[in-house]
Amino acid sequence: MVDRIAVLGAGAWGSALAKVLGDNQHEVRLWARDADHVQAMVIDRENRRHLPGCPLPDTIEPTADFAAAITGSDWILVATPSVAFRATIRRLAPFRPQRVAWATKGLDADSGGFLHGIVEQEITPEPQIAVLSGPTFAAEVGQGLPAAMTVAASSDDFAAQMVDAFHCERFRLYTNPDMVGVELGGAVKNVLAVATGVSDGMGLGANARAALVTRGMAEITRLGAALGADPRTLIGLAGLGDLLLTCTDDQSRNRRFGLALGRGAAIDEALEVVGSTVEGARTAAELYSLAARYAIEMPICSCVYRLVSGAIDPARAVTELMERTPKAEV
Ligand SMILES: NC(=O)C1=CN([C@@H]2O[C@H](COP(=O)(O)OP(=O)(O)OC[C@H]3O[C@@H](n4cnc5c(N)ncnc54)[C@H](OP(=O)(O)O)[C@@H]3O)[C@@H](O)[C@H]2O)C=CC1
Ligand SMILES: O=C(CO)COP(=O)(O)O
Repeated sequence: MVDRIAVLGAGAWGSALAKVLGDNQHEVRLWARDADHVQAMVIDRENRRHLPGCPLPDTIEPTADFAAAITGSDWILVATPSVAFRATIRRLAPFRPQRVAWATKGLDADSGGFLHGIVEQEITPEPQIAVLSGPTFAAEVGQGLPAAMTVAASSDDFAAQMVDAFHCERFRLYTNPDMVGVELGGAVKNVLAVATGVSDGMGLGANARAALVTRGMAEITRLGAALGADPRTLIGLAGLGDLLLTCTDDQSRNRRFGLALGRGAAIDEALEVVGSTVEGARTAAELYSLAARYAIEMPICSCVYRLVSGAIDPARAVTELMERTPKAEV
């Protein structure tokens, strides 16, 4: 069956996902806020600003007209950065969409809560919802390299629709009922990728990197337990899978941001070096308040928060982490 899908946000990720859907012969409207950017995509049949080198199939119609993108769509896929998520959902609400999915990774910039909470608060009647997450760099997906993701949806029917829409020989979706676990993994791994980037930027070595990834996983697990996430989700694609990808490969913008900080760049300079969305820089603060609310110890994530808010420098972060009182591993 051919679905009509509105993809909201024509960054690297919205464009790569639109391309998978369009290559699967679905009718995709790819909305971007900037009319000049849309015009360029229409002429180039490519998103040269955010996903160069990945031709857009004819099934994708770039548009700057929000209402035209939404009207008549079977489902919506939001792929903006988290900072724009609430505003996008608010804009969507008057259209009373019945099925809303998102591929955004992060937390609510206002409350530090989960993105599904924003959809539940802002759209009435409550639509069926789904989150798509996992270890997937947009450039590789755009080039058609194999990848696998997890989808957590509020109904089996919507989950099945998303699996059907994306499934092809190079893109595999697993379903998972655990929306909290899927969202948590995608948000926290960005903060931990900043930490490993800092460590590698300072030249602290492979041992330190492995320790950060492993103890970072312990932090995700602790918070996940307090929030009711399934531990199996946290060692799945949307948890450990994405943590490994983002902490170890320089395609990650969060890791590159950390690398620049570790090499001595100021925060603004490091953001400029990356020149694209760095979710972890913002999520660090939201995660700090979420962990505090549940009284969960997350020393690595807390250090990243204090680093990106300018309270400490990388050398101080290392000292603080290493000089903590010895404790049992589990
Ligand atoms: N890139 C990746 O590999 C992956 C990204 N993700 C997640 O996807 C989300 C989007 O990231 P990505 O596409 O990479 O980001 P990009 O930096 O590539 O693009 C950001 C996009 O969001 C748009 N945008 C920025 N602010 C607003 C706003 N206030 N309202 C509407 N649109 C806005 C930008 O528009 P403009 O061009 O006009 O500035 C641009 O189209 C993030 O949460 C990220 O973590 C998830 C998996 C993989
Ligand atoms: O989420 C991603 C890969 O799964 C992309 O990571 P970055 O945002 O760090 O580039």
